[in-house]
Amino acid sequence: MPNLKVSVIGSGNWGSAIAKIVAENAAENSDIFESDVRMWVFEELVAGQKLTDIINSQHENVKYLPGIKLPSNVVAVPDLLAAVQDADLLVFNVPHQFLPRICSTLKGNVPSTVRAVSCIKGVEVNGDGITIIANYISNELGIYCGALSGANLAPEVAEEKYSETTIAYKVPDPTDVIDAKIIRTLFHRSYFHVNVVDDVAGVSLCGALKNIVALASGFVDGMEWGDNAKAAIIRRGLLEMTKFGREFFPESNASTFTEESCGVADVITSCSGGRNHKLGAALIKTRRPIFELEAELLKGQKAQGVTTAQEVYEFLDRRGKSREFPLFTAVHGIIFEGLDSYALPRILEEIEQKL
Ligand SMILES: NC(=O)c1ccc[n+]([C@@H]2O[C@H](COP(=O)([O-])OP(=O)(O)OC[C@H]3O[C@@H](n4cnc5c(N)ncnc54)[C@H](O)[C@@H]3O)[C@@H](O)[C@H]2O)c1
Ligand SMILES: O=P(O)(O)OC[C@H](O)CO
Repeated sequence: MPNLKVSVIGSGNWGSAIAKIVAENAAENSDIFESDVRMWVFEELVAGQKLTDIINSQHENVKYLPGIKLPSNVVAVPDLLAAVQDADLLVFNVPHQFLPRICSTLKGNVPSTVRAVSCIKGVEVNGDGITIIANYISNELGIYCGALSGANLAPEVAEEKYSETTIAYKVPDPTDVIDAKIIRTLFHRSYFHVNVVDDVAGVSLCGALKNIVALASGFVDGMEWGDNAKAAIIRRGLLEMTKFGREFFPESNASTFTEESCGVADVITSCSGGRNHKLGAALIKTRRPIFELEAELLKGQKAQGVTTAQEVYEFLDRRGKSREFPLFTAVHGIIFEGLDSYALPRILEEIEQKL
């Protein structure tokens, strides 16, 4: 069995937590993987020191995952091409707005035999087209890409508190050394339970769309409407997510949304303790501009629901479908158009007939 080389592209809150998992498994499975796991870091100075130097000397990402020791076989690399050189498997884990630039650097520098897994929760919207991130990576780089998504708040996973995740991986070529079993070996830990499925579209969409629902649940908490109202948002949000999959990605399975960690479970966790939920609540309480709040509350981390709400709304609007997705449309309206959040109950009244 060859020593497979794994590189993680991204080193934020989730990027660092996933690098920790992958490095733990690479070290324990030396018959399959090379022990060192390179992690591409978008270089920046933290208290006058390069973040890569801090990670490689202190084994901690002090800015994006403070208080968590990373295994010493996580090697921070500031140069993107050096980070992926000779890699067999790439794990993409960056806020999705940074991906086009990353892919344009990688284009032509990654052999087609390389395999990838995207841990990114977002979509790529272009004109009236929408692409899941795994397919965007595949199209840009000419390599197969699966998707990992689940009820996975990074700080809890990094502290090794129990969680489940869903990986969609469909071996593209029967002669591939990297199969679903190897993918599971790379990600599964006793505290991080992996279920492998083959619904790449469903897993990817769940991760992207739940962030919009999490913002809506934040609005509900910001308004102090209580837990019953929040449960209603969760239920209707999940139905709207499933409808979106059915309508625009008919190859996705409804059961991925309702039965997998990436679906119902991620909606629940994101609507409780996620960054999008926190930002949604702060928006209602303060009425301050969303990007100003994001910078202040999240200290460099990103709430992907904001860009996703905008992208999904633009996509729906261009297709003349925004009225058929009232919750997604309302979230966009409340963030970007000053729609009064008191309009939400009225909008929810209408949802019932449209789902
Ligand atoms: N944090 C979580 O709990 C969590 C859990 C599951 C999935 N996700 C998803 O994982 C993905 C990555 O999120 P994250 O939490 O690791 O990131 P993050 O929100 O912590 O974002 C910060 C990262 O973006 C990088 N960055 C900033 N400017 C950049 C630029 N111009 N180019 C490239 N990189 C730049 C920073 O260096 C840092 O690594 C997202 O799609 C997110 O939705 C996050
Ligand atoms: O903190 P959020 O809102 O980006 O959510 C994090 C994860 O996606 C939860 O699974």
